[in-house]
This record gives sequence, structure tokens and C-alpha cells, in this order.
Amino acid sequence: QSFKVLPLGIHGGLEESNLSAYLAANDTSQQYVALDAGTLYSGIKVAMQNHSLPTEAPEKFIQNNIKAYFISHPHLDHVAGLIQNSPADSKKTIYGLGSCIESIDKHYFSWESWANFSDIGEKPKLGKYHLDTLQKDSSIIEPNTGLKITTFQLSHGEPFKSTAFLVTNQSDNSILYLGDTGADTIEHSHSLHHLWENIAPLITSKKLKAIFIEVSFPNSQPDKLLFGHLTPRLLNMELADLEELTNAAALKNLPIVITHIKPDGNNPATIKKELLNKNPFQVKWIFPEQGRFLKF
Ligand SMILES: Nc1ncnc2c1ncn2[C@@H]1O[C@@H]2COP(=O)(O)O[C@H]2[C@H]1O
Repeated sequence: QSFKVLPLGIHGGLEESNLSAYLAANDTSQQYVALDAGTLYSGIKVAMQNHSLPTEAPEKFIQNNIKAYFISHPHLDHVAGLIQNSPADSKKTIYGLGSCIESIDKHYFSWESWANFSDIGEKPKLGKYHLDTLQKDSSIIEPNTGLKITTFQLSHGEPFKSTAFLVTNQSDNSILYLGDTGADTIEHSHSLHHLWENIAPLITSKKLKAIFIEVSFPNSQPDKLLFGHLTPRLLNMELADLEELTNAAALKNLPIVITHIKPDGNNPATIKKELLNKNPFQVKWIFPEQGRFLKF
């Protein structure tokens, strides 16, 4: 079994109709998990307009085909689509690390900022969403899709946390989706190194089919203004760490999907140029488009 991923939102800011959200499923399935949910409805509408999805009301697709949400961290550009669409959504589970679930409960499903559609927190609890806390370095099976999700903690601007989700299907193939993350050196952390140690064997055995990782800013962004994000240079530094745990041949042609570009000014073109000009491990950079399937 191979994977298909439908990007519903690809940017890391500004364009509120196109913010981090990726639907993942087995190639033959129409039952998706959402990896972040910054934009839902607008991305589904684009996918329907370009015939990537059959035409129906986007809210029907959200109700019937998105089976669970895995949220990397509670920043608005990763949850706004879920909150906005919650009144029309169906019953399902929102998964995240403890700090993420607490924040969603406290800051969004609070009755003050939005109705409490969850099953915890401020009464009355409408109970549409089961808020489920994931443990780092452990796996669950998402019951509606059969996909195994393994959770790793990331650092996103000390002391804030984010999450990487390793999605594994019944054929033991995987894709890795990282939420926002800074580089270990800048974050004074070992989170990425720990993640690389865990996935290195999957790369050498060719079981890891793609990595989704952020590059928010171009190389000109000063370290003190990174706010827990990567640049092309820092991503290549992290890939060097991963390469030491695998081997140069293992990274060659590995699809690396670049997420969360902040689209200010010429940044998207600059980031693409910087990545294409410097690709020491000969990975396959992929620049996703809203509403267009990626297959792995
Ligand atoms: N100290 C700061 N000063 C200005 N902007 C910030 C600061 N910290 C975070 N941000 C912005 O807030 C945004 C929250 O989402 P992001 O992490 O994608 O990107 C972050 C930056 O754009």
C-alpha cells in the first residue's frame, strides 16, 4: 500500500485560506486523517474545483471523509480551519500532546472564544470532539483508518512544544509529518536528533516514503527572529545529522515536502531557490500545492 496526501493549506501565515493542513490516507482509501487543520473548507473547495475530489458540499467531505485530527501544536495557523468548521462537523477525535490538548480546550473550546464542542473543560460540554492526549514516543492505531500514528515531541521556540507524527500503514510503509520546529542548535534541544535516531532505520530500509518538514524563512532571517522555525541552511544542517545516522545513499531522492513557508514578499521564490541551489544530500525537494494530491 502506498500513501496519498492532499494538502489543504500549505503556508505558514498571512493567507488565511491556505494554512497548514494535510490529509493523509492509503492510496485506495477515502478515509483520511488530518495532520494539522489550519485550513479545511477552502482547501477542499480548491481540490474540488480542480477535480482532485468529486464535487459535493465541502462540509459533507469534512463530516464523512476526515476521520480524525492530529494537531501538532495549538497555534491558530494549525487549528483555525477545525474551529471554524466545528459547528457543521461530525463526531470525531482530536489528538495531540497534553500541552496542545489543554491549550485547545482552554483557549478555543472555552465558550468565551467558541462553543465548547469538546468533551472536556467548560460546561456545558457539547461532546462532539473527543480530545485525546497522546504520549511522546508512543504509537496508537487510529480506529477508523487503521493507520498507526507514532508521536514525537519537537521544540518550537523555547519553551513551546510541537509534534511530529509518523504515519504507518498496514504494509509497514510510513510518511513523517513535522509540525513547526526550530533546529536543535538554536532551540538548545535534542528533539530533532531524537526523531532522526528513531526514523533512521526506516530510511535505510526504504520504508519511509516522505518527510514533510517546514522551512518558514529564507536564509537571510536572523537567528534571533526565527521564532522556532527553520531556514534552508538549518534544514540542511538537520539533514546532515540524519545522514550521519543513515548514509549518504539512503537520503538520495528521498521526497522532502517543504511546508509552512511564510509567504511575505519574495520569500517563497527565495526559499525555493536556496533549497534547489544547495542540496548536498540530493534529496527530492517537493513544493506542495493546495488541493493537489501527492503520491508516495
Ligand atoms: N517575539 C515575537 N515577535 C514578533 N512576532 C513573533 C514573536 N514570536 C512569534 N511571533 C510570530 O507569531 C507567529 C506564531 O506562529 P508561527 O510560529 O508560525 O510564527 C510566529 C511569528 O510570525
